[in-house]
Amino acid sequence: AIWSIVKKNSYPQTIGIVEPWYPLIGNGLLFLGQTDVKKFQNLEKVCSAGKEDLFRLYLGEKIIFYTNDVNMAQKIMTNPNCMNRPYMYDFFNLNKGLFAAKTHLWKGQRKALNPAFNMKILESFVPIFCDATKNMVQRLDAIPAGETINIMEHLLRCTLEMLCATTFEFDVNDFAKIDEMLHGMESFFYYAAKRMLKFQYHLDFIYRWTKDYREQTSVHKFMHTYGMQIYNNANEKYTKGLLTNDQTEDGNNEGFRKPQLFVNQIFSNTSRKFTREEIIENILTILGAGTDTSATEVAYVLLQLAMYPSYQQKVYEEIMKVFPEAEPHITTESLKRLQYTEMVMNECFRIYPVAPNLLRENTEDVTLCGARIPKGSIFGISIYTIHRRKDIWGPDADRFNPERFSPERSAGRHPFAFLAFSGGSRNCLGARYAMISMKIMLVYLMKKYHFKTKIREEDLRYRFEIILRLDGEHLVQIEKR
Ligand code: HEM
Repeated sequence: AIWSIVKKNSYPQTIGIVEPWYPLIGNGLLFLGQTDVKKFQNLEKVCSAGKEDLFRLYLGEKIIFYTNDVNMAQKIMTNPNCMNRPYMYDFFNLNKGLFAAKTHLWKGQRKALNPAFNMKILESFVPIFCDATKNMVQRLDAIPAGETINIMEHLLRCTLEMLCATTFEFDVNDFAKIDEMLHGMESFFYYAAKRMLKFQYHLDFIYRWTKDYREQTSVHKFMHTYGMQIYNNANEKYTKGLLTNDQTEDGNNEGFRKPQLFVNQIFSNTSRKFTREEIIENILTILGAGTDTSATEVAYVLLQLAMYPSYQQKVYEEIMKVFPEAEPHITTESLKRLQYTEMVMNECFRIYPVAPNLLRENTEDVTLCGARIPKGSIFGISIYTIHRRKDIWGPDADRFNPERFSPERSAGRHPFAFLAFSGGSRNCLGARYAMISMKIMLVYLMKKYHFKTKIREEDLRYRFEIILRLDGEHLVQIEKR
């Protein structure tokens, strides 16, 4: 207890401390024994109340240097010495994959994988995105008009289908274990988040005795076995020289003749040789980082449009103007013309950032707010709070208003005020992939259906997780247009 107090007083006043604080448990009372909704609310409350640019949140003895300030966020997220993942990211069990990898591994992997989703490659994915969306629409068509459905279930299956097809040419519709796989995707973030806030579970020898450990291990085993099968298939093709990717573009230099599958790109990468484990963990990382996130964001957009019919009408009209045909001819270029739809999407990502909190670790000492912060410290960036700051977004920051993202109002905004896809060189690798695939989902869904909901914005509550999880379901009614 004395050591706790000494440690607490070893930082200057410029780095405030979250209250109530107690020796040994720190700010643990904000989370221990609380429901997931209360955990989210408590964290959000302390983050919005943080008056200093940087303040300390104590999980037991562990300090997280939190910020809700855009300049501080920029300083941390662009500092090459703050690119590491803290030990809590080991809870994902995928630390040889890009998302959770420590800096020494991450640097080379990221450099090699940055071109994996360039614009030409994304263009080659458009037909896959369209097919997966059409399959979803077919399933929705079978639902009686006016029936209340959880749209998230349908979107998750659709994004999984997209990710599987573009990552390793796999049609999930042929897969008997699709439910296990969907469960695997949702579990990716669930168990890691649960363990993060139960700091007694940070110790492996305690966690190993828990039910969560057994469940997480079983899901991980299932996914890992699956990742191994994908690896073996690709490896066989690779060794026989049968990889299906075009390594060259077609004669007109207009793009690739075939979709450039992620697994094949890793195998044939010339700038870095990936080990077997790295390939498997990156396949699972891309699936994990891409499915639930994109599905959740589209679910929020649809819910929001269902709550605000006038915005839904404007999005519909724009989509019909750009794609009047019954079977839209979609390209990455034509999607750029959906400017109002993009404003609506961005405004939804602002209010509902799928990653409400990010963590980073410094690999060298850094000086911030006049204090030397030793290497190995943890930084937290509260994106949820930054996105709702009244001094940046105006007094109505809590309200939905897509006009905030009009070109005029966006001009001159701080580059770290909007962090839906994070910032700096460790930002989201799949941001453009996500935007294109999500827009395609909206095109087909809006053209075909009118969305309604009984949910009101003021009733929305969130659960503490790595991703912004609605407490309850994204319940909507769909009516054919
Ligand atoms: C709406 C959809 C998405 C959102 C909002 C989103 C958001 C994010 C955020 C905020 C991060 C940074 C995490 C951090 O700094 O700690 C991230 C990382 C990442 N995302 Fe996304 N993401 C989305 C979709 C995707 C998709 C579709 C893919 C893949 C196709 C993807 C792949 C990744 C990867 C690999 C990383 C780790 C990057 C690294 O550590 O270098 N994401 N994403």
